Amino acid sequence: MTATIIDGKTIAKEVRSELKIEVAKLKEKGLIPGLAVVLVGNHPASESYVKGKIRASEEVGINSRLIRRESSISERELLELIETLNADPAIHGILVQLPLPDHINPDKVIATISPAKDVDGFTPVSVGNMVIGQEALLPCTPHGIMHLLQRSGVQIAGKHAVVVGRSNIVGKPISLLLQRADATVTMCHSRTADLASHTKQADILIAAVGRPEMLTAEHVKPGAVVIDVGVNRHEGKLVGDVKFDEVKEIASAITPVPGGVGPMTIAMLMRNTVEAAKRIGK
Ligand SMILES: NC(=O)C1=CN([C@@H]2O[C@H](COP(=O)(O)OP(=O)(O)OC[C@H]3O[C@@H](n4cnc5c(N)ncnc54)[C@H](OP(=O)(O)O)[C@@H]3O)[C@@H](O)[C@H]2O)C=CC1
Ligand SMILES: Nc1nc(=O)c2c([nH]1)NC[C@@H]1CN(c3ccc(C(=O)N[C@@H](CCC(=O)O)C(=O)O)cc3)C=[N+]21
Repeated sequence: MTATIIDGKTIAKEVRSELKIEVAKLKEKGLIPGLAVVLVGNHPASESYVKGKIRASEEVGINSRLIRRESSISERELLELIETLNADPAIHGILVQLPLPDHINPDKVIATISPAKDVDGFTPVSVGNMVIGQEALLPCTPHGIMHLLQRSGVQIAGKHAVVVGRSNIVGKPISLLLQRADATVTMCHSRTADLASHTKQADILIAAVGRPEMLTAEHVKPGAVVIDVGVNRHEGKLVGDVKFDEVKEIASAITPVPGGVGPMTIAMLMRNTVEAAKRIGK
């Protein structure tokens, strides 16, 4: 049996169309959601992701502002820029594209973003609220994955979810959201002994490793739902963390790369920006 392909590109488009209608209504009331995207240096992958974010903002009707700074910017200057954006009433969302140059401490930069404008859901306040189940802007990639699962009709409650990767931006928060949706969750990482023995038990397998096509058919239980978060440039093309051609033959559903989780991440950023604008108001 070949797996159903979970079409993130199409689902993300639906989310953006819904948001476009919502933004038009907010505009009638005089509220225009504003997003500031801060890009330090000219990391090629970041350039491409940032372009996607600006394009999506235009489509939805969000006022986006791309703020570029040289990689030589000091940490203090960057923190000052964020303070200025925190105080700017036209800006409801602030995103600082990662990674940052080595001389800048990303934790310090993130912690300076006002939690009300934290559309990435990365600040300690947002993370804390998410952990204790209080209202918070959720990090975009895990939020997007939950949407994909829900809109594809995947049952989560009572299922065994295995997450490979434990980063702050993907692995850790998706584990938490799945657990909150009543899955039983196993978290794996680079020190996990016998990875396949864990992943083979997954009803829902989340791959967030950053290693091209690392997870193969040998890691997957027949009938599993496989979500591939990886975006790796490998031998001139874009591939996930999952060996797609092989795994699609045994999984019941799978996300492709590109066209799976990536577009959903951007759609959730749009959603968080609209949400932040509504909460902050005019
Ligand atoms: N589609 C999207 O919207 C997004 C895609 N991504 C992509 O997702 C992938 C992961 O990103 P991110 O979480 O930021 O990456 P990180 O590098 O921050 O984290 C990778 C995680 O994978 C674990 N890991 C590394 N090697 C192995 C291994 N051999 N076996 C098991 N676990 C391993 C690491 O373990 P340890 O903690 O022990 O080091 C770590 O927890 C990347 O390809 C990235 O480009 C990221 C964000 C958004
Ligand atoms: N502050 C911050 N917030 C982030 O959300 C953030 C970040 N920094 N740094 C890097 C990661 C990575 N990330 C992606 C977003 C979209 C795609 C995406 O749309 N990918 C397309 C392909 C894009 C292409 O062709 O290059 C797809 O999978 O179909 C991928 C990766 C967000 N990140």
